[in-house]
Amino acid sequence: MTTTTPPTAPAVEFTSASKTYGSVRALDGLTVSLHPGETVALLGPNGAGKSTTLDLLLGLRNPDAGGRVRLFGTTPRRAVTGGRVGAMLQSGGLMEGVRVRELVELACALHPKGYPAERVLATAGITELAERTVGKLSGGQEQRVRFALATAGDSDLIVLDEPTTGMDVTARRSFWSAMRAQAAQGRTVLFATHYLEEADEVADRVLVLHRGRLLADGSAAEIKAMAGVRRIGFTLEAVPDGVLEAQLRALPGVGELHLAGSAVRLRSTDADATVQALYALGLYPRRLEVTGLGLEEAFVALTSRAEERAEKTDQRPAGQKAGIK
Ligand SMILES: Nc1ncnc2c1ncn2[C@@H]1O[C@H](COP(=O)(O)OP(=O)(O)OP(=O)(O)O)[C@@H](O)[C@H]1O
Repeated sequence: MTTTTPPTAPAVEFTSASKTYGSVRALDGLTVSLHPGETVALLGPNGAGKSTTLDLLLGLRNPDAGGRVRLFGTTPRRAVTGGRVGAMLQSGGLMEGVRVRELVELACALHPKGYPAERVLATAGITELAERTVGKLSGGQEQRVRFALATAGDSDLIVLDEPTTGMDVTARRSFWSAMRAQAAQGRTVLFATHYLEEADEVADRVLVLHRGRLLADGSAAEIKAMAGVRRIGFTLEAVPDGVLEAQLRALPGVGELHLAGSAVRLRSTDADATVQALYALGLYPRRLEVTGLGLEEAFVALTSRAEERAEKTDQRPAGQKAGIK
């Protein structure tokens, strides 16, 4: 069998892709490649351009002139009609009057490399919903059916827009374990989410969009480090009031500071310097802990900093390929 796709083609490739709606620049020169087998989380505040990115990727919209989107070395339209992509979007209603089994059977029949419906129902963990009418499902059950439709065939790329919205904790867990199984088979998984703990747990790579631009690109650990802020906690033996707080606030790198009796919690952009200066002042901290930010805090730190910069200059933050942009 011959193929026109080079074996090394990225699963997804955006090159200077922009999308403008009237005066709104929803996506602004996105250049990024995703590789086969990667599980990638797409994060960003409301309106950052996540859904627009997925729309372009699926060929539902075209990028503005000058930009390009390719999937497996071909156009999104061709990749989608060739069955290489399975998608689970927020928008678009499901056929309400049919049974879940009928809907899944239809998706399997339409997929160029469709699986047997029973297998798809089992993989998505919805065998027990098979005879239910689609219109009578709860929000979380409907999401699981959408997931089944996205995995109805042997696709190489699975695209999910906020897949776990409305799911309870158990459904979420089983959803992500099914998703991990998909990734373990070498598929590329791209999901947009507002649940940062899911991105932290599941994704090999995290992309942060802000005002249509790629603000950060790296592993969750790298994104946390990019925020450049660490938490420091300790207790002090004798706490003279007033003076102490002023001294702590004056330590190098210190941002937020909380004092509760002898317990001190603060954030620092230079934890080493903060701790050294603390000792130099003769304030000997006990139970000293220095920890990184969680992904959610790092995300908030990065995006609010970018927002401040953008507001100050009335421009969007400058972009680069990797790291903070
Ligand atoms: N069809 C459209 N017409 C006009 N403006 C649009 C259209 N679609 C999106 N936008 C605008 O483009 C920007 C990016 O929207 P998009 O939906 O891609 O963001 P998002 O990151 O998915 O947001 P959310 O997290 O709220 O879903 C927003 O300012 C939005 O209002």
